[in-house]
Amino acid sequence: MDDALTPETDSLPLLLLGSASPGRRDTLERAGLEFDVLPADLDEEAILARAGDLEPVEQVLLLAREKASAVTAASEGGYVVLGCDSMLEIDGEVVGKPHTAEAAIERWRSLRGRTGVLHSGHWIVDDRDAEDEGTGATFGATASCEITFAQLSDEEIEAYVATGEPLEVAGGFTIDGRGGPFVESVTGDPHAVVGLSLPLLRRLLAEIGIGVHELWRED
Ligand SMILES: Nc1nc2c(ncn2[C@H]2C[C@H](O)[C@@H](COP(=O)(O)OP(=O)(O)OP(=O)(O)O)O2)c(=O)[nH]1
Repeated sequence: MDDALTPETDSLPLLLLGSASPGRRDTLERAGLEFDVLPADLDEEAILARAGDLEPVEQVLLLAREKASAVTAASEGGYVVLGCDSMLEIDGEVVGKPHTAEAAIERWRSLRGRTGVLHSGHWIVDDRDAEDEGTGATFGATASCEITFAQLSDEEIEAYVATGEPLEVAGGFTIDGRGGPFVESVTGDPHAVVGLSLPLLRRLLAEIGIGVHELWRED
């Protein structure tokens, strides 16, 4: 993990994004939010193995909670910490990142023309000090989107996988990158597909008395 961080001394309740995800970071930046970043470095497979048989929604919520907890411990306190995790569920099977071109090609051959559900878990740890109205609360929720994939040709699959983009994203696709043409429809909050649901974040922050507008940067 990077060196421990501490929030600015100003009054803004500074959000700490416990994620290495460029998509999540870009989502918060485009929404005008001020935040710090401190990725968690966890063995996600080991955590899930220890947890036993969980539903996909439970898996992403558990990993989001573990990430938020680890990042809270690594910072020097005073933040509202957000951990997230995303996975694609298709035919009852949970799929994460393909990691290899072969796996991505095989993934797309099974995805094309079909509908899956992208689950994104979100977990908040309110680690603000008491004088900053910190509540010590720790809680989360999952946002799920139904995704229908286009009927890609083998040539399109090979061309998309050759870009490298699908290899390190949940499900092996993006809606806001080169994968955009291959996603026919999304139900629910599209930000949740990228990995961080902004309306859900607004509701979670409201639980601890923070208006999302209070986190806006002064551009
Ligand atoms: N930009 C973009 N990224 C996506 C999309 N779908 C999935 N992703 C990315 C977001 C996350 O970086 C990644 C999901 O994997 P994880 O939830 O394990 O997060 P990741 O390992 O990237 O970072 P983290 O564990 O939070 O440090 O896939 C999309 O449609 N657009």
